[in-house]
Amino acid sequence: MNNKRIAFLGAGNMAEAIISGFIQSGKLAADQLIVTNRNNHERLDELKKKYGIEAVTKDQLDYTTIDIFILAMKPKDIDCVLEDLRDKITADQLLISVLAGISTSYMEENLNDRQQIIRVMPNTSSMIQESATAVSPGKYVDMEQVMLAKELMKCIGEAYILDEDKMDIYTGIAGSGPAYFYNLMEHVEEVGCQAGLDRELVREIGAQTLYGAAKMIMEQEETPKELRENITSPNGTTAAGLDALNEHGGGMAIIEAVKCAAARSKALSKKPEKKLALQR
Ligand SMILES: NC(=O)C1=CN([C@@H]2O[C@H](COP(=O)(O)OP(=O)(O)OC[C@H]3O[C@@H](n4cnc5c(N)ncnc54)[C@H](O)[C@@H]3O)[C@@H](O)[C@H]2O)C=CC1
Ligand SMILES: O=C(O)[C@@H]1CCC=N1
Repeated sequence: MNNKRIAFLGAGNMAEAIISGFIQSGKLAADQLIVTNRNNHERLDELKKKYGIEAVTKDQLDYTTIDIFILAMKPKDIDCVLEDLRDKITADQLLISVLAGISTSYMEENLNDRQQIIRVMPNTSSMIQESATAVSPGKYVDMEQVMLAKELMKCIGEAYILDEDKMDIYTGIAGSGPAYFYNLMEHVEEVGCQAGLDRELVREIGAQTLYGAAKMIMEQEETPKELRENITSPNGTTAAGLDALNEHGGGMAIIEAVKCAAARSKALSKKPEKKLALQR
């Protein structure tokens, strides 16, 4: 891993979160990383300054010097990128895609014969090395590359090898997941403020409560159900709160959120038969 040159195609939120996690891990040096975008020089300068990495536009990149490309643009931009990459890379250069919905088979069909591709789904907690990242190998990738990709993803948190047919639901749970908890916290903050608590204080209290609950799930043997029951005294405050939560569709709302995010991931997917017009 420490002799690989890694180029990010895309310099947005997700690229930055991964770069930040990589650097913090201490397992990758800044001079191994290069970030690119189409032509937003201001953003490139910002990342260069913040992380000490190389930052160039995609047309300035020397593609032949790169071992691993991390695709980090929006799914809608994938076709342009594949067309662009086809003539610039070889099949043994590894592509790691973070794009929601875009299948390895679609990318394989539209790149070199037997292109090494791995699809991953991290989340923005990569920024602090706390992502939960799925890793799904493409058809032509060898085990050594899969292990390398997993090791890379472990620099930004936990990593799990997953069959690609589970990627949509994984995206609904873990890729989008932090947003549900942030949204929950926005509401907690609001109700706390309405009751007269200081906003900064209620934010801290809410976050500590969420963090403590997550840590309990990870460190104690009890299931979430048992942990919930341990807090819930008959006729007590928690029972009153949970009753209201359920009356207002709390549990169902989370189920629907995950299902809808997964459905959106599926809808973003492109089928291999949709080969690009410029395919050689
Ligand atoms: N934001 C998130 O929480 C997560 C995002 N993802 C995936 O990560 C990808 C990026 O998402 P964000 O960073 O949020 O988007 P963003 O909009 O912040 O960043 C996209 C970047 O791609 C660049 N770009 C566009 N076309 C390009 C090209 N042809 N060559 C090089 N760079 C190009 C843009 O200039 C921009 O820097 C998406 O595909 C998304 O599905 C995956 C997991 C979590
Ligand atoms: O909202 C999105 O489409 C991306 C994918 C997972 C998280 N953010």
